Amino acid sequence: MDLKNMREQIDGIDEQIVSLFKNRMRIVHDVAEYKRLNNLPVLHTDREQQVLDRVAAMATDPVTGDDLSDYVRFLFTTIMDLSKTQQNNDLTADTRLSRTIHQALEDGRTLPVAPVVACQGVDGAYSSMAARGMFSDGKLRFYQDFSDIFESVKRGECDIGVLPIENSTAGSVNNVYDLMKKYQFHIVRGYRLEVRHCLLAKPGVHFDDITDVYSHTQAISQCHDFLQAHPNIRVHLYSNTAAAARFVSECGDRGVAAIASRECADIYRLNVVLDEIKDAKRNYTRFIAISNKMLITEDANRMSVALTLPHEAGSLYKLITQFAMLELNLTKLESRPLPDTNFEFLFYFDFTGNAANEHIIKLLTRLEQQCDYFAFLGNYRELDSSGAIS
Ligand SMILES: C=C(O[C@@H]1C=C(C(=O)O)C=C[C@H]1O)C(=O)O
Repeated sequence: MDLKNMREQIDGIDEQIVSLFKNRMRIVHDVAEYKRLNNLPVLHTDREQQVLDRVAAMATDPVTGDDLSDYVRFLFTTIMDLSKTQQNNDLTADTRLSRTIHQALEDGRTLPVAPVVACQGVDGAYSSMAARGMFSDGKLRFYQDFSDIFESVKRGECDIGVLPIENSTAGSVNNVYDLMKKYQFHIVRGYRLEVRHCLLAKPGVHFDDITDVYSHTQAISQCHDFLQAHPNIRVHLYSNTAAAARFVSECGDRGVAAIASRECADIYRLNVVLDEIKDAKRNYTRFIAISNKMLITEDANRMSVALTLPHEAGSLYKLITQFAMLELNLTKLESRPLPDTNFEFLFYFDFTGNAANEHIIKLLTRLEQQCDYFAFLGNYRELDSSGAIS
């Protein structure tokens, strides 16, 4: 057996496959044109079934017993997916989404100057640090709940809303993901903040004096090992890390402490009793800035979409293939159960890319046509707390 010779044979066969594939796709172009003239949908499920049954039958050899029918079914499923992708590209009409994206690309592509920025919690909270990192000229306005942030942007009370969406230790902020379905908004910036949790107490208080610690549930879960190593300290949940710091500064009991940022120590005149008490060496939280206007800055390199997929074998795979074909890197996939359904999910995808690429606009338009629910959440740049672009 000669490997070189075998590979030459494979090369020869590949040439035939490519040549036949090109012929097939040429005819598929004509089919798309026929469908456009006769107003027919791209997908024809019965025809696909016939194609699959026919080619699968050809892939079994009654004499040798060789059976490649499963492989051939898979191969032709992929070939027909590509055929539909091409037809959809041929037929992609001028939709409202593609017009809105083109408009956003033509409009002035800069973020608002000196915007009013909605943040959850109180000053010193990580959201406020992210807000200042993204909008150094912004005027911060604080709200109690994440839903208030969406509301304030919707009502036009604030130009921008800042929300945490993911932490590298504790995972996604599910509340925020669930609220995203309820509101219409556009992501205009992303920010990755390095989170450093400190133990803060009143001046003069030593570590051994501390009996109770207050903080937000996420911060507590990120400091789990530290708290477990000190079981005599009672743990209390608080609405927000900075609010916990403020509570400690106002509380008469000197045995209380808060887990919050170093910035909170300055704002609420507390001392840093212990620096860096989180478990993981590096801990980041990702934030998004939302607006009710689609705004795509020139440096945008990340996209977010939300969609539902049919309950069918391979539907997620087929979707991801479409991203892969455009060499778009998926950076996050989150799924959240849809209320009042039988385990149906809403998927959130983040991927790399800039909407100035016409192929991406076509992909988005296609997804909008294919999915029962589809929302283009935005195309934006993600910065990190060092000021660098990630
Ligand atoms: C080419 C067609 O469009 C689609 C693609 C098919 C294919 O590539 O074979 C088959 C059925 C349709 O879902 C067609 O309708 O024949």
